[in-house]
Amino acid sequence: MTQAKICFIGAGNMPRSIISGLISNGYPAELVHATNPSAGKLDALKADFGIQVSHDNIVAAQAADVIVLSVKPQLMQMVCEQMSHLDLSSKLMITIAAGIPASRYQDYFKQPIKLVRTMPNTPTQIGAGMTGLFADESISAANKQICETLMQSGGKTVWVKQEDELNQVIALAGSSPAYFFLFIESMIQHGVKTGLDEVTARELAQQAALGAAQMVVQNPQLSLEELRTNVTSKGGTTAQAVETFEQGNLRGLADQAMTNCKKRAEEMAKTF
Ligand SMILES: NC(=O)C1=CN([C@@H]2O[C@H](COP(=O)(O)OP(=O)(O)OC[C@H]3O[C@@H](n4cnc5c(N)ncnc54)[C@H](O)[C@@H]3O)[C@@H](O)[C@H]2O)C=CC1
Ligand SMILES: O=C(O)[C@@H]1CCC=N1
Repeated sequence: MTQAKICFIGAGNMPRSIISGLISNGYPAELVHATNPSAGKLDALKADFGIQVSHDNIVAAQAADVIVLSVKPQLMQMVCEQMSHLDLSSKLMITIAAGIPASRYQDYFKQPIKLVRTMPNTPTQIGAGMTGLFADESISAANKQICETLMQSGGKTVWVKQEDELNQVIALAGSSPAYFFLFIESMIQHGVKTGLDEVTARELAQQAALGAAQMVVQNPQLSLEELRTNVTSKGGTTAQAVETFEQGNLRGLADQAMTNCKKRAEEMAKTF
């Protein structure tokens, strides 16, 4: 793995997070290549991480051992088809795209390929990522290990047995940082509306979120309900807030949001 040349085709937000994790873990920058049509994005990647950059997907893919397909699902077919004249038989392909089934890539590339599907999330950028991985039985243990090591440079990984479980990974981990950002954003908005300055409101909300998440992680023996109950004094302030969330059916809303998240992944699987 330490000698593998890794190329990110379409280096936007998510690859940036993975590259950040890789480089801060000591992966040699000269072995990491990123492509993007945007000169600004490439300049920033080069300046921040010292990696190789270019506009040319084909040349970059040709030189790589591991190709991380990172464009938006809508562009995936076009980008893969542009590379389909290359002999890809020796390459390990990793896709981070939501929705698109593994089998579809063989059609895009017009040849058999070795492909692992992954679903990372942006906290990978700070080593706190969570990535789901899926490989069928044709992928060797050595290639699975390469993929796992790559993704573990940014956090935790979990292999799923069935490909459609990746949609669960999207709902629970790939998309979910946005749910928490929205919640913290709403808390800050309340703080500001009621007279705090934004910096103070953010400091209060973010530290509470961080502390709560760390308590969940560090107390696996306690249920979430117990952790919540420990904050909630009978007849006290928290009870009023929690009751308001329950009356507003926060649980039902979370359920609906995650169902819709998965539905969109299923639609994307049919569309792209
Ligand atoms: N952002 C996230 O939290 C996550 C994203 N993903 C997946 O990662 C993929 C990328 O998402 P983001 O990084 O968020 O999107 P993004 O929009 O930040 O990055 C995509 C990049 O592809 C570039 N691009 C466009 N056409 C190209 C071409 N022909 N060749 C090379 N590059 C091209 C764009 O300039 C853009 O910078 C998507 O497939 C998404 O499903 C997966 C997990 C989490
Ligand atoms: O919103 C999206 O489609 C991608 C996949 C998971 C996070 N971002």
